[in-house]
Amino acid sequence: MNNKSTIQQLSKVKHIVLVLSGKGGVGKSSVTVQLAISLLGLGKKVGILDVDLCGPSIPRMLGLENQKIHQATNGWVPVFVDSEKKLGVMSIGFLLPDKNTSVVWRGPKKSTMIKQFLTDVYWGELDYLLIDTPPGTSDEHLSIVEYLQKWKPDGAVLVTTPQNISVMDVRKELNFCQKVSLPVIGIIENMSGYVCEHCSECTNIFSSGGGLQMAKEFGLNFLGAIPIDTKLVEMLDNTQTSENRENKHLQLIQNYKSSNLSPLFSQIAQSVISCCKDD
Ligand SMILES: Nc1ncnc2c1ncn2[C@@H]1O[C@H](COP(=O)(O)OP(=O)(O)OP(=O)(O)O)[C@@H](O)[C@H]1O
Ligand code: SF4
Repeated sequence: MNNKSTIQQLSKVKHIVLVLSGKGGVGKSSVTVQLAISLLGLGKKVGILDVDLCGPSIPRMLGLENQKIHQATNGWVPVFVDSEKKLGVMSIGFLLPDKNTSVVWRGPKKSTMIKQFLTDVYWGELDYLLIDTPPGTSDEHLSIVEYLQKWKPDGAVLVTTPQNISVMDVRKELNFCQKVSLPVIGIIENMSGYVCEHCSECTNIFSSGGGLQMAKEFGLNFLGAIPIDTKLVEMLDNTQTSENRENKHLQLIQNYKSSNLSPLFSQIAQSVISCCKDD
């Protein structure tokens, strides 16, 4: 296999972090978006590569549903969310004709598409490239790790929810990381309790502490517990708030930055930075 092209396109990317989850719907994409915005807030230049072929939700979360992929001489150009071009996004969703279409390709075609996303996007200089992967461990994950092999990603952030089933699934994810020698940067427990909007009391709707327990059990870094935030749901569901594209994105970034979860994600971003030390 020839990784030359991957290396060229990623040659100015300092750190590559994969975001993984054992099962769908645990908040992997929303964690990716919020982590990226927190890294941006810490002065980093960030890219999000959304290769979740089952449900590419990053464009919706950043109000980029109608964007198309543009080709330049160096390769595909990421869509920049902010006016300073410090947060770029490339998503499989940009290839789909509309937001209700899902990808029903078979294995080899999926692998080809993932390869193209890893090799054909020209990111330019980036501090962090966050890769939002499909849920579970599949051939697609193997393809991603294989194509990035020579590039040596810094590691994976595992996202789980407190329910045991999800923790069991992440355990499989952990085995996958060990098998393919992908370091685990740490675990995030998402939807960890619900903080009341009125009295700030945190109620554990599901069993709690699964992520922390698993981190301890496996000697891994626990990056943090993120509660359910109803404002986040509103924000993610109401991304069509403004007609003007640039304002819409700036407004969304502002909303994420001023959300209740922002301080928690800022701490997580700092932990990720310290795990991915510059050479
Ligand atoms: N901390 C949170 N508080 C409230 N809602 C959340 C939180 N995290 C995620 N959600 C909501 O849960 C839903 C699933 O989140 P998301 O799409 O990020 O999950 P995912 O793991 O990427 O899913 P998929 O399997 O489709 O890739 C979304 O509607 C999102 O708004
Ligand atoms: S947590 Fe407190 S304020 Fe919130 S609903 Fe319950 S009792 Fe009311």
